[in-house]
Amino acid sequence: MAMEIYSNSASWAFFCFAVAILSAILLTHKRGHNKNKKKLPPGEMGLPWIGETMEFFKAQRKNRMFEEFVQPRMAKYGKIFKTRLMGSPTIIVNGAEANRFFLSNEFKLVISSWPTTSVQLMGSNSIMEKQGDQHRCLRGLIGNTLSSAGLEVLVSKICKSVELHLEKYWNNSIDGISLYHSTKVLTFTIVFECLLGIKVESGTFSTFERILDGVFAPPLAFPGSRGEITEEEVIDNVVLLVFAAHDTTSFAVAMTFKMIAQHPDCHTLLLREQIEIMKQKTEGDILTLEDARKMKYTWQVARESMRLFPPIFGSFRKAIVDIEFEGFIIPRGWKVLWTTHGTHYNEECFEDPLKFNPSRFEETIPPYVYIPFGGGPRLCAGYQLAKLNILIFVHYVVTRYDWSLIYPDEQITMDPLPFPSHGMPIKLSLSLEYK
Ligand code: HEM
Repeated sequence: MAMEIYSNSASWAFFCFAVAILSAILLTHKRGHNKNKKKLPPGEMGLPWIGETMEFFKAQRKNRMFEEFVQPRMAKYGKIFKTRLMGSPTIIVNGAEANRFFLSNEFKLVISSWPTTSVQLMGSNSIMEKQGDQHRCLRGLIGNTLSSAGLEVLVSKICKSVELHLEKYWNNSIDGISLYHSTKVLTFTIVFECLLGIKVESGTFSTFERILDGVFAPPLAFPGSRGEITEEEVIDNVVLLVFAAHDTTSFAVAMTFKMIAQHPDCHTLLLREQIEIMKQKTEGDILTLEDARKMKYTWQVARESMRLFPPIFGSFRKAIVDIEFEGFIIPRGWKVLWTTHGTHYNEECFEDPLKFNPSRFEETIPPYVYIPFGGGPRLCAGYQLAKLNILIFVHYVVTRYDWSLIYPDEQITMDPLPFPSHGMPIKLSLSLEYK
């Protein structure tokens, strides 16, 4: 009996010892395994295919994508989180370091990724679809027109377009005018006539507007919808590049005027700068590139307006290899969405970020913090054109007209780019000095 007890407790001790050793081996193995295994960023993938698409679009419609979609998830998961949008597993990244990493690694780790509908309409020959050398070549073509030699000519062309536009649409509009729609027509004309050298015929604008409606349409294959896009339309839509210009610039102009209207001190300073420039001119003179360079405060106002109201929320990339970033893995084929708001609205990047303060641009802003025009190899190709368009338009309007917003608190809608929901109507009259 004693023998039996002894033998049982010996086996029991041996068993416990074996279990302890085995657990230790397994634990060490597991730790080592976890060490090598990188994890996906935290976040919710939601239902298959749909994921969090509905929440994303709902926030987008209200122009509260950052506040209602991104920010609550950042609070829960951090600056980098995963989700699923329109069928694609997606990582949303925020912050200067993420912007630098993903934007500067275009073609090496990621490529730009547009909705299928945009690609169908723009065709595979548009710059957005080109990679590497072909992309560089196309950018070179645009770059030539926007080189400093080209810019001088561009300034005089833009001035003429603006003057003609104001004479045609503004001078007789005593009942007021929609600032947003008017600048859309103007920027459209500027891009076609001043950049591409193509005369805009009546009706061209509305045709392009109609086509643009399809560019960001949700990628749903409605029966028969493919057949509606003719070959001719697809070819024509290579020019859809131009649309990279027209909604964005018009929104930037509209928000600049909104900010000027809401900040009288800023209006005074800006007007002073523009009148100084005007005083140096004799009748019939147009602006020069040198004049545009003197518009330092006006450009600060426009930049600050684009910080608070970036015309582009961010854009999608696709990982072409497995990417490691900040301890997370982003698998090949997944999408990455970088955002402007992630830095523009971050108090670590901009002190008191919700305050409109153009003079913050007197200081140098670190790279990849202020990114309304993107960055890296896909930095906006039309940056110079957009800048001149905004400055010249502001110059003519503030020096020639007395104007005020009809709806000072007009809502902004997004579909998918932001726009003032009533088209920003303004009251206007020729200013006394100009009469
Ligand atoms: C305020 C006005 C504008 C803003 C805020 C803006 C913003 C942007 C942004 C953020 C990108 C990068 C998109 C990405 O990384 O996926 C971009 C690209 C581009 N923009 Fe602009 N843009 C403006 C005006 C213009 C104008 C006037 C043109 C006229 C030609 C233009 C042509 C382009 C082109 C061609 C690209 C693609 C560049 C490439 O893929 O290499 N943009 N723009």
